[in-house]
Amino acid sequence: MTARPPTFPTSTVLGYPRIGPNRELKRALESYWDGRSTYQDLQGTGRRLREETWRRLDGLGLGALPSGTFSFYDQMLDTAVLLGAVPDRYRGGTDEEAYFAMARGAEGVTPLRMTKWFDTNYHYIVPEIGPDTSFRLDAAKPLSEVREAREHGLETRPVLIGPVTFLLLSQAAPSAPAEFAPLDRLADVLGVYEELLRELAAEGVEWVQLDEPALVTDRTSAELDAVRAAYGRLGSLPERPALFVASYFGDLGDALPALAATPVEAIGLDLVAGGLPGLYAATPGRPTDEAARPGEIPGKLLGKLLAGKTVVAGVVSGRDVWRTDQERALAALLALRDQAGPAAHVVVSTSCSLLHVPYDLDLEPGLDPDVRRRLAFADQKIAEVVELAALLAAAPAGQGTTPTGQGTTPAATRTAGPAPRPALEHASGHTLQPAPVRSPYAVRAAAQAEHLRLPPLPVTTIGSFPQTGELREARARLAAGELDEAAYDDLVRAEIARAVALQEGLGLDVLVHGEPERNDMVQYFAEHLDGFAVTRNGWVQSYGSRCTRPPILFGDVRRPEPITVRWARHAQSLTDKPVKGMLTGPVTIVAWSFVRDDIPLRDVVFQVADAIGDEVRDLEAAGVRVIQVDEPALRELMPLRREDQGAYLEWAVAAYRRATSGAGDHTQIHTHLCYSDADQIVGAIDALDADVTTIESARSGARILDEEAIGDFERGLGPGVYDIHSPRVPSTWEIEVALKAALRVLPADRVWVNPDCGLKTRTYEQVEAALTNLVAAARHLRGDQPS
Ligand SMILES: Nc1nc2c(c(=O)[nH]1)N[C@@H](CNc1ccc(C(=O)N[C@@H](CCC(=O)N[C@@H](CCC(=O)N[C@@H](CCC(=O)O)C(=O)O)C(=O)O)C(=O)O)cc1)CN2
Ligand code: MET
Ligand SMILES: [Zn+2]
Repeated sequence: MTARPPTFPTSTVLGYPRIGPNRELKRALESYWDGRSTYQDLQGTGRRLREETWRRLDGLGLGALPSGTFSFYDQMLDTAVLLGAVPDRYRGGTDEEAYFAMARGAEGVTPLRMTKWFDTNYHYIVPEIGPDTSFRLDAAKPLSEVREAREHGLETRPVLIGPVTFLLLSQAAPSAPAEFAPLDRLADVLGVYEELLRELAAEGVEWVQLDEPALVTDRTSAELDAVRAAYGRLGSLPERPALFVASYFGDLGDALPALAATPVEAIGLDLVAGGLPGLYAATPGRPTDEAARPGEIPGKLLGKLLAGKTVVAGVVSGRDVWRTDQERALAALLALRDQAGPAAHVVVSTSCSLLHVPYDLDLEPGLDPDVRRRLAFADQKIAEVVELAALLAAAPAGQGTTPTGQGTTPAATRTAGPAPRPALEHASGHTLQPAPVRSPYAVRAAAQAEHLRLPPLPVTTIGSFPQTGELREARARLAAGELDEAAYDDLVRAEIARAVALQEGLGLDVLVHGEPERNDMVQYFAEHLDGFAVTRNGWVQSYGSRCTRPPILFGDVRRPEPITVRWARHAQSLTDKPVKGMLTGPVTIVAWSFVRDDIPLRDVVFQVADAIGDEVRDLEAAGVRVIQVDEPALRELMPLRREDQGAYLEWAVAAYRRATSGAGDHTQIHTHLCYSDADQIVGAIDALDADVTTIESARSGARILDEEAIGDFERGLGPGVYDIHSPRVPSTWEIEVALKAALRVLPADRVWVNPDCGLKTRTYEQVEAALTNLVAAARHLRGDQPS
């Protein structure tokens, strides 16, 4: 920058949802993918959604509007395209064909890996970078969005993934030598960012936001050097917009001084999940009066670090649906403004993008008014940001007190409105009773072998079968009162019979009922447990066109009556083969809900564990021989900083065992994890003490099967051999290759044959073809004659 940086308006948000208030983008994408509409139609929907978003944010009075937060699939994938990092195997067709082939696979090519975005339920596409990836700027998307907004008379700030996070979250191309890391390509990537910044400057763009959330996780000193180098270099470009580097999901720790020493004009801090010591530490599980942790910056130094910078203060949570305690947020802003000193400029913002919350509470008229009073969705949060900015501007300097714990509002009363919460059962010590202990695995394995009589390499699935349009429509009609309970139940029973008959016919060994009664594996349980509220339209994007409506856990959790037993009974009555009881685990139910923040997360999870434990006992009593308790979010809820991870894994595992340890030796407990980098938590998976674990591995190169990762894992393991997130049907040969890899590290009586996740997003046609090949591969490897 040559001249003084432009002033950053006093309020902004880091990002906004893009799926559409009524999931318009979801429908447009799926119709385009199915060939029911054209790419031009899809682009039209995109344009309309972007226009609506900008007008809405502007109408709410927000100071600075972001652009580029829209995506047809994912922002990491968009960044790969921006940098020209499209692997050769996806090229050859049109740009959009390449884009969606990377996201979803296409004829003859598997998609890029997809994995969890930090500790959220959003999933990103993992770019592939090799030593000879040739980077080349393709600035069409950021430029056209800036121009588009101008057509509506609005100036925007392009939002991009920063170069360091982009490379840290990318994977090495398969052909890269073992010692190669994508970050090795930083210098080349920076060249492309420089070119982009020049183009944006030429376009008249004043500010650019570069997201660097990877800096809130543990970083080596070499990586911090990369941060200094990257922003030193971008900062010294003569012709460029002002740079705003955003961090979120935690605190920057050592990365803050590194970043602050570079010429970037603005730094974004997440004061909800991270915070500065004594300022604002209201993240669930973190006491408000907690002292600074190692690596955190004592308040006094802040002024030096931030002198002359704009500080974008994320005080309104982008991760939960609670209203912000205005008094407390304002106190944090005032303290920050005083500590940062007169030479800094404080901007009010959300803690992260609003991508992770639903659009608008006004679309949710049916919520219990007592719960509703305490809620804020994206648009309400924007109003809070705008209001806080006005309050901050009106407050004279020197008002900032550094809260030390005394005088801060306890989290329980943080959310506005009269919100007395139910008496806390955990306070009575109820949830702290020790869980029963199961017999050693070897004893159980023998009892189960006797009870179940399964062949080697047993074939099973993860639980859900295709969710047909007919079922969804019936559920919608049931909710609207157009269909009665009995007719709906008949439909579900018929669908269960269909799934069971299909599995019997194909020759699977352990069957499932197919989960047709569930709208979602978390929401369904929330609907049947006390203490949760659910929404009609509170959709949040999970990946691509897929969304969930995270339930709102606001009170104490209890299971008033059995939830799944009648469906399990029905399914088992149709076959002699064992049918798995199917439950969602306590960690996952909590991870994929918006949860109360007035008691420690651990206590919330334990309450849910006890409710699921009741269901396990009832299923067993109903004669169910195999019970699966899914924990796909076990890895996701793990704290981002290593120092916090051990304690988390300990209580997460304890919660799982509370839920499952009531089962007798002869009952086989299964668990399932997906998109979880399972290889990183093999110890915890082992400690879950499930008899069988099925995991995602089709799309992550089966890393868990490395001799080193698997270590002395003692129990049954089903490495997913069919990537269900792609419409592709795997061949028998491919499946055999994957199984042989498992058989190199595990004995045949402990290897299971299964897809890598539930089949609900697939069609019956795809599923039938894939399961046929799965059974054929298992039989071939068992040495059976093909039937
Ligand atoms: N909560 C959660 N998180 C998860 C997963 C998961 O399964 N659940 N899986 C992993 C991957 N993420 C996923 C997230 C969503 C979906 C998914 O399939 N979602 C469905 C919606 C599921 C649902 O809630 N369905 C409801 C509502 C269906 C619906 O759209 N109804 C129509 C009306 C009915 C009609 O006429 O079609 C409407 O509301 O407009 C139901 O079946 O009842 C979708 O986006 O399409 C899959 C994977 C990780 N995180
Ligand atoms: C995201 S894990 C999904 C597990 C669930 N039992 C299913 O098959 O859909
Ligand atoms: Zn799964």
